[in-house]
Amino acid sequence: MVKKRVHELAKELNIESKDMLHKLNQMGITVKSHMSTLEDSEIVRIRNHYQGGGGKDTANSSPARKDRRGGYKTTGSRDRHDQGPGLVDRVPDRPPDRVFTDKATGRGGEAKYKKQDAQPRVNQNKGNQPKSGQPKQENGRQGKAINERNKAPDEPRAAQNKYNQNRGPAPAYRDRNKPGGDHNRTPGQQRPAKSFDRGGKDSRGGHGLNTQTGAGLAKLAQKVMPDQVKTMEKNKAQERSKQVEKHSFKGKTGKDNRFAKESSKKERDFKPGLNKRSNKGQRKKSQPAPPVEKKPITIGETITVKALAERMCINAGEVIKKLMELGTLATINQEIDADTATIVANELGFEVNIKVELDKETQLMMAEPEDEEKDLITRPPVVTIMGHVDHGKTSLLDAIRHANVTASEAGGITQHIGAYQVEHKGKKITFVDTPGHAAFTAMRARGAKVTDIAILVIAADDGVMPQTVEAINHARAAKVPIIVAINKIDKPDANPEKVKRELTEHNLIPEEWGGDTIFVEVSAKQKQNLGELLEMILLVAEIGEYKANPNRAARGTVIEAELDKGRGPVATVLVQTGTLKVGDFIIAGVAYGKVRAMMDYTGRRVSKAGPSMPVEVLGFSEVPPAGELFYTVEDEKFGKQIIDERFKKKREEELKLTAPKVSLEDLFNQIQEGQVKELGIIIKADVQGSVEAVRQSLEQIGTDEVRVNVIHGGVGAITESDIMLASASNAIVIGFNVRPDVNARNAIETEKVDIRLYRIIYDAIEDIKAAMSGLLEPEYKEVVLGRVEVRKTFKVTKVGTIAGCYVTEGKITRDADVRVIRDGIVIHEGHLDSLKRFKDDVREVMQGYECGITIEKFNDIREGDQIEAYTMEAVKRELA
Ligand SMILES: Nc1nc2c(ncn2[C@@H]2O[C@H](COP(=O)(O)OP(=O)(O)OP(=O)(O)O)[C@@H](O)[C@H]2O)c(=O)[nH]1
Repeated sequence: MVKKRVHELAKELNIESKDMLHKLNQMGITVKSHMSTLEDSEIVRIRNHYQGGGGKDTANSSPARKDRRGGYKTTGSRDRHDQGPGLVDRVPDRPPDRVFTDKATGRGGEAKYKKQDAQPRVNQNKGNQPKSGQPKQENGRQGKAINERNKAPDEPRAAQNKYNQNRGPAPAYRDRNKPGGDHNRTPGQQRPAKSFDRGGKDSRGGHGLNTQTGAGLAKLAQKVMPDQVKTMEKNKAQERSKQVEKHSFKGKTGKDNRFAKESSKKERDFKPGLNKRSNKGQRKKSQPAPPVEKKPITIGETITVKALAERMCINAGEVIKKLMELGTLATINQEIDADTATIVANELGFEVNIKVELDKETQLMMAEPEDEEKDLITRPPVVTIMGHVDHGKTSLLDAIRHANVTASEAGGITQHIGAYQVEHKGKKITFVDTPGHAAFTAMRARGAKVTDIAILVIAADDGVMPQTVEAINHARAAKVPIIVAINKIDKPDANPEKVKRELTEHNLIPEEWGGDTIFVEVSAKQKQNLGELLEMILLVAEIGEYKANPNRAARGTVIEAELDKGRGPVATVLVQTGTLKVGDFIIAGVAYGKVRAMMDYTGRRVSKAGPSMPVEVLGFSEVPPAGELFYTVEDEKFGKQIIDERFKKKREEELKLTAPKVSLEDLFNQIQEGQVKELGIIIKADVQGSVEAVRQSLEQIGTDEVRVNVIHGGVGAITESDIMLASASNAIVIGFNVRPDVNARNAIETEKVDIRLYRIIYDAIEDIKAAMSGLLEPEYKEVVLGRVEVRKTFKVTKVGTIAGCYVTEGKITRDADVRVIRDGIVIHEGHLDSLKRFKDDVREVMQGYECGITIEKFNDIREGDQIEAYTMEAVKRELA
C-alpha cells in the first residue's frame, strides 16, 4: 500500500484534517502536521477506526484488519466514506448518457461507451466494484439512491450483473491480500486489477476510481475510448474556445472602444509606453497611424499654419480645415495670430502656452547700446550734393576730390567707390558720390539717414529749376541743413543775385539778407571757392555736432553695391557708428558674411574703418541693396537667425499685397488709430498757379487730429522722384491735369503710393476733406487700358484731325475714354470718335500695332502727344 499523508487520508475519510490529527494523537500515532506521511499499518488502523465504526484501535490485529476490510466492503453505512466524496462529486464530469462497458474480454481498460439512459453512475461504479456479482456491495457503496435504482427493472439489473460478471474477478486489493492474491486468477480472467494495481501504485490503490480525479477519469476514458472521447473533448474544447473567443472579442471590442474614446477625448492622457504596448498588436490591423501624444505646445505672438501643425505633430491640412470651420481661410505658409492659433489648437485637443518672444531683429535693436557722452567723438560730416540737371553736381564733386586729396592718395583718385573723404584744414569731410536727390530719397525711403548736410547746386546762369525745388523739398523732408552752392560763376551770363532772389521764394534766404542759409559762389570748372565751400561745410558740421562712438560694434549704410566678376559681391558701406574690422560678421538686408577685406576710396587695403568712413567691403554672401542698413554681430549664429527671420518676412511681404502706406481711402481709419497725425501731400499740376491754389486750400482744412502738410509742389508730370518722396515721407500725390511718367508708374507699383489725379481743384479739396472725416466715397476707379503715341497727323475736311498712332502699351478700345497728354500734362479728356486699322473700323488695337484715331470734338492732336485709354470701373465700398 502506498503511503498517504494525513490530509489525504482525512479527505478520503471525509473528516477534517485537524480532527484526524487529534484522533491520531489519541491513537498514539505521532505526526507533526497534516502533511506528515502515514505508514500502511497506520492507515489501516485509522481506516479501521473510522470505517469499522468502532473508533477502536485495531491497528495491531491483522486478522481483525482483514475482517475490517471485508466488513468495510459490505458495510452499507460506511460505504460512502469508503468511496469518499470524490467519485460522487466527479461523476457529472462524465457524459451523462454514456457508460463504460467492458468488452467481451472484460478488460476495463478496453471499455466502450454504451448508451444507457438510466444508470450512468451506477454502471460506472460497477466498473469499480471490487468484486463481481455483488450488486449489494455496489448498492451499499453508492448509497441509498443507487440502491433504489438498483431495485429497478430486472433488465438493467441483469445488464449490470452481466457486466459485473464479464468483468471477471474484482480488482480489489482484498484479493491481493488473500493468500496467493492475484495469482489465484483463473487463466481466462482479465487482470483489471493490474491497472488498479498500477493505479494503486499511483495512489489509486485499492480504491480504484474512488480516488480518481475528474482529469484522471477523462484520461482513463481517453485510454478506453480514444476516438469518442477525443471527439467529445474536441467539442468541449471548441465550445470553450468559442466562449473564450467571445469573451476575448468582447474584451478586444471593449479595448477598441476605450481606445477610440481615448483617442477622441483623452488622447493627451496617453502614456507613451503603455500605448506602445497596448497598440502594438492593433496597430498592424486597425490603427494605421500611431496615436498622437498631445503635449501642450508653445507658440509666439504669431505662427504660420505649417509651424503650428508641426508643433502639434499633425497634418497642416487639419489645421487649415479647422481654421475654415472657424471661418478663416489660410494657406499653409500664412501667419495666424496667437489667439487664432490657440483656438485651433484647443479644438484639436492641445493646450497652448503663448510665449511672447522678441524676434531677433528686435533683439538686435535692443542690443544696441546707448552711447554715453564721454564715449562719443566728433566724426566727419557726411555731405550729399543735389540740384537740377546739368547744374554741375558731378563736376563739383570731382573738383573737390581732385583738389583735396593728399599727394599720397593721388594714385587712388581714379577709384570710384560711391563715397570719398577729403581733408580740409585737418578735418575730414565725407562726400556721398551719388549726386541727386532721387538717390538720396531712395535711401531715405529705406530708412537710411546718411546725409548730414545737403549741398544745393544751382547754375548761376540758369537759376532755380523744377529739380532745384524738388531737391530743396527732399532735403527739408529729411530735415537736413542746406548749403547753397551757386555754380558756374565763371560763366559770363552768371547771375548769382537772381538765384538768391528765386530761392527766397523757397525760404532759403542768404545771411546777408537776414536769413540763415549759407550761400557759396563757386566754379567747379575753375575750382573757384572750393575751399570756402569746404569751410562752410565744416562750420555747419560744427553747429550740428556730429558725433559717434567708435568703440562699439559697427553700424552703417550700404551706399552702393555690385557683383564683381573676380571678387564676388562688393559693397561700399558708410560706417556711421562703431568701427568695422576685417573678420567682423556683417549683415545687411538678407546679405551676410565675414568681412574678408576692406578698401578705402583710394583702393588701399584697410583693416578697420571708423565713423563716417566709406569703405569697400568684400565677403557678403550676396549683393546687398543700396540704402540697406548694415550691422555687425558678435555671434555668427545669432546673425544667421536674423537673416532667416528677414527671409521669412521678405517672403511674407512678397506674398501679401502691401496696402498703400497712407491712402485717402483709409485715411480716416488711420487717423482714428492714431497712425497718421499729419497728412503729407505732394502736388503736381500743369501750372504753378494750381499748385499754390491747392496748397493754400489744403493747408486750411487740417483738423485737431490731423494737419495737412504739403511737402512738395511742382509743375509738370508726376515723376519717380515725386513717388519716392511720397514713399519716404508717407505722403500722397495729387495731380492736376498731369499724369505720371513711365518711371513714376513703375514706382507707384513698387512703393504702393496713393496718387490722385484731378481736373478740378475743388474736387481734390472735397475728396481730402471727406477722407479726413471718413466720408470719402470713391465710386469709380480708373483702369488704364493702354497708351498710344501719336506719330503723324492728317487733317481731313469734315472729319477733322486723324492721328496716325502706335500702341506702345496695353491696348486701345473703341469705347475707351481717352486723355491727350502733352509733355506730361493732360490737355484733353474725352471719347474716341473712331478707331481704325488701315481703312477698317476695329473694336480694339493691341500693343505693337498702328492705328488711326479721331477724338470727339478735339482736333488739336500733335505729333508726339500721348493718348491714354482708360475706363472707369465702379468700386464697391466694403462695409467696415
Ligand atoms: N563753365 C562752367 N561749366 C561747368 C561748371 N560746372 C559744370 N560745368 C559744365 O556743366 C555741364 C554739366 O555738368 P555736370 O557736372 O555733368 O552736371 P550734373 O549736375 O552732374 O549733371 P547731371 O549728372 O546730368 O545731373 C558740364 O558740361 C560741365 O562741364 C562750372 O563751374 N563752369
